[in-house]
Amino acid sequence: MLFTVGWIRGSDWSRRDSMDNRFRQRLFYSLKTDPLAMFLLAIVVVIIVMSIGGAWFSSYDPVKVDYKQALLPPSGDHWLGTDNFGRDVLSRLMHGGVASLGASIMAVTLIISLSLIIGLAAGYFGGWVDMVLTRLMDVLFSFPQLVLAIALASLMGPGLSSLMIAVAAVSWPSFARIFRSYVLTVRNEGYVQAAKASGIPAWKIIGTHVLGSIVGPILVLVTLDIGSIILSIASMSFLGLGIRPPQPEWGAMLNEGRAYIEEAPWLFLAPGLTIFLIVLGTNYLGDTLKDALEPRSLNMPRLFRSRRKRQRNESYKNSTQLLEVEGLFVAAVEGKQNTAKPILEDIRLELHPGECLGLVGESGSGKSTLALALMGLLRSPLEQTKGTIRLQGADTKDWEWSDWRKVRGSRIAYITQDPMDSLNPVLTIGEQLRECLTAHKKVGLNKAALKEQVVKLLEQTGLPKETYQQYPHQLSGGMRQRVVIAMAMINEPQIIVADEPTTALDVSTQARIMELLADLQKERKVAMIFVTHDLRLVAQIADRICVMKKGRIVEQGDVRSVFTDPSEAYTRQLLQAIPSLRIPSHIRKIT
Ligand SMILES: Nc1ncnc2c1ncn2[C@@H]1O[C@H](COP(=O)(O)OP(=O)(O)OP(=O)(O)O)[C@@H](O)[C@H]1O
Repeated sequence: MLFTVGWIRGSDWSRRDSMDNRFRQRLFYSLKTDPLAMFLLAIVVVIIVMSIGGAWFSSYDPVKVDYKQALLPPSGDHWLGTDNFGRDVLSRLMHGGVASLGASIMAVTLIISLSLIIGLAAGYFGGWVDMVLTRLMDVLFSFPQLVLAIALASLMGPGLSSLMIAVAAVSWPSFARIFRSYVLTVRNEGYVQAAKASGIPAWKIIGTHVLGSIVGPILVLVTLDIGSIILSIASMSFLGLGIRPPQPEWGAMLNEGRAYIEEAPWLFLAPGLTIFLIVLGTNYLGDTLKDALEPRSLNMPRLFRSRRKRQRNESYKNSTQLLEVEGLFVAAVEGKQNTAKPILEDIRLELHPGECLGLVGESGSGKSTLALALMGLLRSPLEQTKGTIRLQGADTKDWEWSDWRKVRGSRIAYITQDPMDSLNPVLTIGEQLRECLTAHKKVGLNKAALKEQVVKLLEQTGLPKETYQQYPHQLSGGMRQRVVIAMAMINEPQIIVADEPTTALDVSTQARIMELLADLQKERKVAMIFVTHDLRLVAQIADRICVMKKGRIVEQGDVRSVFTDPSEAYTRQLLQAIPSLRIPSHIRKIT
């Protein structure tokens, strides 16, 4: 437990807006909806305030000996009793808090500063700098940390400063290794490459682009691990390496109380419980902070989170429409005043079994936002402000993440624009498809049966069975998109939302993927929402069409009538914008 470092997914942190207003709102929401977090926050605040204000709150001298008052049990005069020297335990606890918490905060500051400098340098510069620094970390890792810290503290002599230095000296490598891995991820991001290409000096790139992206995880690590640092300081003080007596410190008080555990248990319990509560509080609050930085987890059920009783409509009916959207409004809620910028307005559409609905419109018209809303994947600051989305008759208004999780993949599946976004580079295609399958069908399938099912589907999507063993980077763009289509089809959903599935492909691959989608859709009688800005693709695949402009559906109808007799000027403009295949005369002459 000593000197451990919390684990956080690196990719989730590379967001520049992690400390903005939205983060504060999410943090406030997390605290508000989690009574245990509020309770522990209150306890942590009380302990800190009592420690800082010990001199004002307590009328007893924490070091003055009075044998006549020795070992008095808790009473109105001495709320937590007295120790073997007749000193008030509460007063010692409050004064000891300054030493314990102060030393822990100083140690964390030292650890973070050191590990940041080393982690940033190793991750950003790579090469020999990285090699030397990581070898140094490896050497330090090869020693048992507590033993090394005790040895260092003993060498420096007892006292809080040597304790802090010893704890920092053995703890920084775990943090530096995590920071290095964040930096390795961020270093290859497009914006860092762009900054390098613009000739910005390395120190400036590290200070703004790299550090700015990892400030979130640093904060969470600090909150999560301050508890274990407090414990380390207390444990070493307990061993007599900390503050010199008679000055109070929690770990030292615990050690002193040990001898009287039967006679005067309050001597042991008071510092023990204080350490327990502060460690529990900081750990739990660190977790809450992590949730606030990771908005997806807010929708997930959490221990002790108060849940409003909701009337959830999960009953799927034999509705004639698979999907019905009525008066849907989506807005981007941002800023201190929570101003709502409308993104989608009064969207009404329906999807019948087996049909293909084309969703077209210029860039920024709201197609992808609508597709995400249909999957329950809207993320802050985007919010559904009004309207209903009914999935096979079930109203999704009050659905939580877990409700959506059950239907995603099994009833409604999603195909993204860029197949690389959907595929994990370190897992084989077979593993990824098996994972999708087992997410919804947990019983009755052994590994061989799963493989057989996956290989069959790969072949149906025009991929050789060897693809099962291959990694995404070993496939062409078209093959990857076929895998993503197989992934969407694997649990036989009734609806597929395909968001510009051919955008990242060349024209001939695009045509083959379109054929595959059309064939699978007809064979499996799946209904599809096909999002695109390319009207030619819609003409090829869709039965009906919705034309979007500035967040609204401006025209809706069957493909033939919209193409031959558009009622909206905007649709006419889109149709006129379809490029013709006429070859310019000067090129014709050459050819
Ligand atoms: N997270 C967000 N925060 C604020 N505004 C957003 C966010 N996501 C999208 N928008 C805005 O919503 C509008 C619609 O964007 P959307 O991506 O849905 O358009 P689109 O039609 O899919 O465009 P494209 O074809 O280029 O992908 C845009 O004006 C965009 O700026």
